[in-house]
Amino acid sequence: MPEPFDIVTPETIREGRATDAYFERTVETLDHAGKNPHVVAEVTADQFPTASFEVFAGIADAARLLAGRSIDVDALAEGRLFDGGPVMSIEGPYLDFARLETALLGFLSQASGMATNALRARRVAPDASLLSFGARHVHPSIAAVVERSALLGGFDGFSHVAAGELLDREASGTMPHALVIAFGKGNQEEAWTAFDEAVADSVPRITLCDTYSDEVDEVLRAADALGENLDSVRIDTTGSRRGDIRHIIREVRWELDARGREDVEVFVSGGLDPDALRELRDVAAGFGVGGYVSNADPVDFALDIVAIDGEPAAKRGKLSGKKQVYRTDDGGHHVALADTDSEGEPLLEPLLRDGELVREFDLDAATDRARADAAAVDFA
Ligand SMILES: O=P(O)(O)OC[C@H]1O[C@H](OP(=O)(O)OP(=O)(O)O)[C@H](O)[C@@H]1O
Repeated sequence: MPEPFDIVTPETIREGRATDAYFERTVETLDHAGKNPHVVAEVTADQFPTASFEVFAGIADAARLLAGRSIDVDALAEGRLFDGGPVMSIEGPYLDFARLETALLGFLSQASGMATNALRARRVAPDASLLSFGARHVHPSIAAVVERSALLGGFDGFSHVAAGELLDREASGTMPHALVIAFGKGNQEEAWTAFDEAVADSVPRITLCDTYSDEVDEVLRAADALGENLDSVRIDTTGSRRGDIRHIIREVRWELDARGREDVEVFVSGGLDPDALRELRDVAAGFGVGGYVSNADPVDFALDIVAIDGEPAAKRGKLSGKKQVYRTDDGGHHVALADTDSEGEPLLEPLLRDGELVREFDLDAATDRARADAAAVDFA
């Protein structure tokens, strides 16, 4: 039997054992006291709208966690932008979901942070091809969360193979420096040509052109070696050699064009964030973005009880009572008690009814929603 990895299993999460110890003690104590109040609990990052928007993600996993319990759950649609007020509300006997809080917040917090940064990158480079390269920066058990969040934010694809299997999308990518080095220094042509011969016709021929020598030199050698087969070149110049990367990319573009190779696209990777994308978006066709998405700060969600046995109740600093969040036609948001009339489109929609899932998930629709919301509100 191989040694297990330090990974909490899906079964453990589903059973509610992926929890903080104090929830186990809470359950023990309430059981001991014969109490199981009917509560409303809400997930929020900010009590009031802040006009600083983030993308709601992780909801599909959250629904899988909460399903099958005697609870009703309302939540924002996946991909919706929010800036305050509840993103989810859970109603039912507290003991049915008390021990799920830790995993629930984890599902929502990290995915929402990553999807938010992915959308920021997409907004800065609306016409570029964007691939997610950040799986290497996170624990492998959450690679699919990274890639799904990147897609949700508007990325075109991602590099992680197993995530592709889970998400039913094919992983894409270029070639690593390791491949070029494996053919020996000075033999870049051999590496590029062997790649061209070896991989399926459907794989784009994108040669990595920065391993041993000047980028322009390697790009022109790749164009010679692969001829018409060459689709793109990837420039991943290491940080210590970057200098003026925009100038380098423009020079690569110029020299390709000067040889009639306008068809060869330039793809850039390595430490890219929105500032770098802004600087390069008019001179490169595509980008590989890793850490900016995968290492995004999680959204600071909390779960709080806001009503107990039909009466408003909350800890100080939190607003009591079951709420609804509304968006008005001008992109404004406001929060109001759920049982009052209010202007605008209500954003919290049914997710579970008595533990049954009453919503379908469609990642493309969620992406469209995020991009449309970002255009409608002041998202930066
Ligand atoms: O910097 P990030 O945005 O997080 O992007 C992730 C990585 O993707 C590229 O690596 P590459 O595929 O070139 O790796 P290699 O040097 O191992 O071949 C880039 O140089 C980063 O190390």
